[in-house]
Amino acid sequence: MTDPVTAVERPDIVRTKNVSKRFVVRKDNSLKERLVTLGRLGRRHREDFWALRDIDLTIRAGATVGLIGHNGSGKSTLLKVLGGIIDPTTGSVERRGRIAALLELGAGFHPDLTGRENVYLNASILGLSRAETDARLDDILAFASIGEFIDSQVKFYSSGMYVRLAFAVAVHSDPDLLLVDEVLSVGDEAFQRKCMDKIRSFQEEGRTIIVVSHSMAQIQELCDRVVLLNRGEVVHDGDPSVAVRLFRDLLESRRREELGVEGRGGIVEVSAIAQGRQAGDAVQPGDRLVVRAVIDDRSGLADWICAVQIGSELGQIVYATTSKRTGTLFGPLDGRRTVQLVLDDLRLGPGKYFINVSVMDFAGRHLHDASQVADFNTSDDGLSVGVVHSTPEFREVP
Ligand SMILES: Nc1ncnc2c1ncn2[C@@H]1O[C@H](COP(=O)(O)OP(=O)(O)OP(=O)(O)O)[C@@H](O)[C@H]1O
Repeated sequence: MTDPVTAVERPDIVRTKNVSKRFVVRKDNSLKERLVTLGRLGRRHREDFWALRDIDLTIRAGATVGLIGHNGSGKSTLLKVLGGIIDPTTGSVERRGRIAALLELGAGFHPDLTGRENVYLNASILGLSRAETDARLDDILAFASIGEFIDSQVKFYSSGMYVRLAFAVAVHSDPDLLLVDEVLSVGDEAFQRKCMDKIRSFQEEGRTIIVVSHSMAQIQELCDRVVLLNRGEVVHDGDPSVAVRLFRDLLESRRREELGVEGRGGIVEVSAIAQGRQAGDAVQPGDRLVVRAVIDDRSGLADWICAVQIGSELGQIVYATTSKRTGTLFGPLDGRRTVQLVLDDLRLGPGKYFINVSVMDFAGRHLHDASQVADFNTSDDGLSVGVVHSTPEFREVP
């Protein structure tokens, strides 16, 4: 990338080639198993787990890169590998410049030392001399603004105070590359704003930032590039809004997958298709909508209720009914069952709608819930907005 202001080619600050990270996970996690295998921990009791696979990333100076993905997709591991906090199992990482990393809570500070002592310790780890830290101490304290707690041991800090101090030290250590793992969500709102402002001024100064966050709003606000990880692999690297959309799709398909493989059964499959139309076709006003739900449950429960809701994109319920209301009895739950709900003459306004399905017992206890498990679009004649369809006609009357 060429800097738009100086027209100078920006150097790469981090470059990874074929980076993979393996963890060895112990499989014998029950105490009994551990006692039985004590002293002869053979290979069969350990399992290799690849937290990262073949990661090739080149990050130019001045970029703000977001890392997103499911829990366990490898974001923190990648951040630590980029920062040199852990080594990859295979592949190489090259980096240049001074790095400051704000990792999970608890990393970096010594619990028995005071905040002030930790500032000096932490700053020296980040590469500052004592004199440099002396010179910045007032700024660090002002930024953290934790008052007299600076002279208490950090083990007595709240998580918010902890993050305030850690962030203050990191941003005052003059880093070329700042790594931030999910800590921005810990502080109170005022402090979060302060951090965001600081990150913005870092961006203006041309520093490089890599941030892990579960807040899609934060990611879209800050980043000019987003890397989406799935099971340790990069599935998208580029445009933030595309990454966020792909991530939401991934979350949704993962959720459905989990519903399907759930051991104790549940709502396996749901569709909502207008009669005479294909899946994916827009539903027209007056159509007959057929909602089908496949339920897998062998509990033998004699009386059960199926509930179906239609929700708008904003989560507002625009229609809901249950088999109890309609007086329908299905007989005992004894395996895979398919329930069909026919909604005659449905007239919904233009937009996207989601189906929620629940299975309940007659006491109203929810046995299975599947929210936003299917969706459909309705046609848009451009004449109105809102969740109700009607044909408008204006006319002047005497
Ligand atoms: N030290 C370790 N030993 C064994 N497994 C580990 C270790 N560190 C991480 N893992 C595993 O590697 C995988 C990736 O973990 P990582 O913390 O990078 O995920 P993440 O995307 O940051 O998740 P989250 O969103 O939950 O923070 C997880 O399955 C985790 O259990």
